[in-house]
Amino acid sequence: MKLLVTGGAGYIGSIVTRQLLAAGHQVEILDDLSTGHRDNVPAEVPFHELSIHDVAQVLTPGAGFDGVLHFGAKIAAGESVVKPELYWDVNIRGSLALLEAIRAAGVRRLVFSSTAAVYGDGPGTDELITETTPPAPTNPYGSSKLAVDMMITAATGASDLGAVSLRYFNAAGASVPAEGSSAAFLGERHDPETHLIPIALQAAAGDRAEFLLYGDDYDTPDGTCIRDYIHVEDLATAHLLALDSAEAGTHKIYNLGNGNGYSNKQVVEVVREVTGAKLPVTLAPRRDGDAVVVVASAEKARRELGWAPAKPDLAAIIADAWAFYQYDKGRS
Ligand SMILES: NC(=O)c1ccc[n+]([C@@H]2O[C@H](COP(=O)([O-])OP(=O)(O)OC[C@H]3O[C@@H](n4cnc5c(N)ncnc54)[C@H](O)[C@@H]3O)[C@@H](O)[C@H]2O)c1
Ligand SMILES: O=c1ccn([C@@H]2O[C@H](COP(=O)(O)OP(=O)(O)O[C@H]3O[C@H](CO)[C@@H](O)[C@H](O)[C@H]3O)[C@@H](O)[C@H]2O)c(=O)[nH]1
Repeated sequence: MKLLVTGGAGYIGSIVTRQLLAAGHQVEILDDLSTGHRDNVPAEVPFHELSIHDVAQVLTPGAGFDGVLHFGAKIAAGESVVKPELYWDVNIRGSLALLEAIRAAGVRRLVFSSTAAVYGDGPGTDELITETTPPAPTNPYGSSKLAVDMMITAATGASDLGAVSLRYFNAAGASVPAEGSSAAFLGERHDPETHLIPIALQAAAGDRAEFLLYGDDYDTPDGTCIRDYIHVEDLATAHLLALDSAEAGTHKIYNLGNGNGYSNKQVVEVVREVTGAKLPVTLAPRRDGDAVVVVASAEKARRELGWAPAKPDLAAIIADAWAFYQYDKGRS
């Protein structure tokens, strides 16, 4: 298929692009490089340095795209509490521009990066979050993604578009090239970084004075928030399955996670084990907008898409992130 990947210069989009190319698809990338990196775009991939708001310049009726994978977005839950307008503008207005262009160009397939953040706290500690768990976002980021999911449902009801929303739980890890391979090492390098694992790795490497732990008085066994970490390459494989499963006039929604919850304190402990570093931790106030327990049931993706994560072990996920961190530090 000929595919447009928005946000393809970013962390997850670049790793999905690698798998799409390996599967024989033809890919073009649109990205404004606001958080992405030009060197994440493979040399053979046409690159459009544009905002998602201007996607109609690329996704024209004559361009012949069979599908779009839409990663381009603002992604930080904490920032969204402070700057909600930015999230409405990029995530909602930007996705509306994309849906309009998709309709005008007659594109038939869409895979959208939705998120666990649409569920907020979900049902609580004991139950996993399924796709029928009522959405209840706790921050504007999650609300903006839920709004886009609703827009997509309406778009598929009004046209021949076949869409799949993938609700990722917490993406982590890196795409590590096989020994002797000339493939690029691809991983997470947000600036500023907001995510738990890369920040903990920075602190473990001595590149950050301390790790700030946002709150230890939540209603969880050790008082810290709980998340479900999923390897970015496992996320990527789901996109190829989703693309193939898109059905005209239908919007399918799938959770993607491992179903294992780790508290922030447990993650810090695994980072210490993997890196061998002491990793100083300082307790800080709760971060506004944080959900407490966010753990997936991905049974529906396993059943309907045939998806099966290959690297569910948290230590293995963190080891890949650590390998990428050291590689990236070495080249800069
Ligand atoms: N990282 C996670 O844990 C996680 C979890 C759930 C969902 N998601 C979703 O996955 C997608 C990718 O996330 P990521 O972690 O790779 O983040 P990222 O910041 O690395 O990638 C986002 C990309 O979108 C681009 N972008 C941002 N605003 C744009 C605009 N206005 N026009 C064009 N391009 C724009 C950025 O430059 C970047 O390359 C996002 O939609 C995010 O909401 C991420
Ligand atoms: O320096 C830090 C960074 C994070 N945390 C905590 O770690 C947990 C995870 O935070 P983070 O890594 O920022 O991820 P989330 O806020 O869970 O959001 C991520 O995961 C969501 C899906 O669950 C995605 O939609 C978002 O894009 C992505 O940012 C939260 O309790 C944070 O308060 C800290 O204690 N210290």
